[in-house]
Amino acid sequence: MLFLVLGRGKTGSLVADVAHERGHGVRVVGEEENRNAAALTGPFLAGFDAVIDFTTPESVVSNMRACLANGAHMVVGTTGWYQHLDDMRSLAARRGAGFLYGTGFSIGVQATLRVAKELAKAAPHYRFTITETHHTDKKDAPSGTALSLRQALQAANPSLQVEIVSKREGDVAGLHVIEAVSENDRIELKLEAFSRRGFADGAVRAAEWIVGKTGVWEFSTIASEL
Ligand SMILES: NC(=O)C1=CN([C@@H]2O[C@H](COP(=O)(O)OP(=O)(O)OC[C@H]3O[C@@H](n4cnc5c(N)ncnc54)[C@H](OP(=O)(O)O)[C@@H]3O)[C@@H](O)[C@H]2O)C=CC1
Ligand SMILES: O=C(O)C1=N[C@H](C(=O)O)C[C@H](O)C1
Repeated sequence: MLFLVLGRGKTGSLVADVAHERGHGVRVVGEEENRNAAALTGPFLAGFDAVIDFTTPESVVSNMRACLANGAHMVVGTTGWYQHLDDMRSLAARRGAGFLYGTGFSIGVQATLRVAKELAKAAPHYRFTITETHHTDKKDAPSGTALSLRQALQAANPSLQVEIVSKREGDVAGLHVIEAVSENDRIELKLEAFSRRGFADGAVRAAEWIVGKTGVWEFSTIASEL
């Protein structure tokens, strides 16, 4: 398959490496060549099986508009743009695009989401806090994964109040800690990404999955199929 990767940053460049390793052709486009989605014309996009976006909360919105309006197959790993989610979902549906988005593409994040739901049911009267720590260049806070974890906890137990604390330190690839505290004890669920490799692997598998499909999916709903 031939993939277009948007973003030459920490994650985008690793996604390109993983795609190569899995036998795909890859073209990477960075900010310089694609300001305001200038590179993403219909004829250019028609040459790719799928587009994978790891850019910024600002750039990803123009990228999604261009790709989805052209009916492309697109995987969006970029976080911090979810106020536009309804618009993007309806654009994708109107134009017959294939649109897959999500916050944490690793197996670790997906497993933690499942365990978090069980914890929310098993400890309904505990006070919950999510602490997320990431590198100092991260543009969005809270992390997309922290928001997904809170959503998972509250889906399992709608009465839970969940505080999110964001920390920015060094080059941390991703640390999420869920704490549940009662008067008697404290439960901790900790997910530490050793590198961005798990995210890149999930993104490439998601791109392989979406080729030829029309519709809109949140990553967690299809992760078990990858
Ligand atoms: N869903 C998941 O599993 C994960 C999500 N993320 C998310 O992915 C995003 C990127 O993270 P990260 O790689 O750390 O960020 P970086 O800052 O390292 O990379 C972002 C890159 O985006 C590029 N860029 C900016 N505007 C455009 C544009 N218009 N077209 C093409 N490229 C553009 C820049 O490229 P250039 O260098 O050419 O200027 C920059 O290098 C963040 O939102 C992060 O939260 C990160 C990891 C996992
Ligand atoms: O910006 C990052 O680095 C990461 N962002 C994603 C998020 O916001 O959830 C996933 C991962 O934690 C790394």
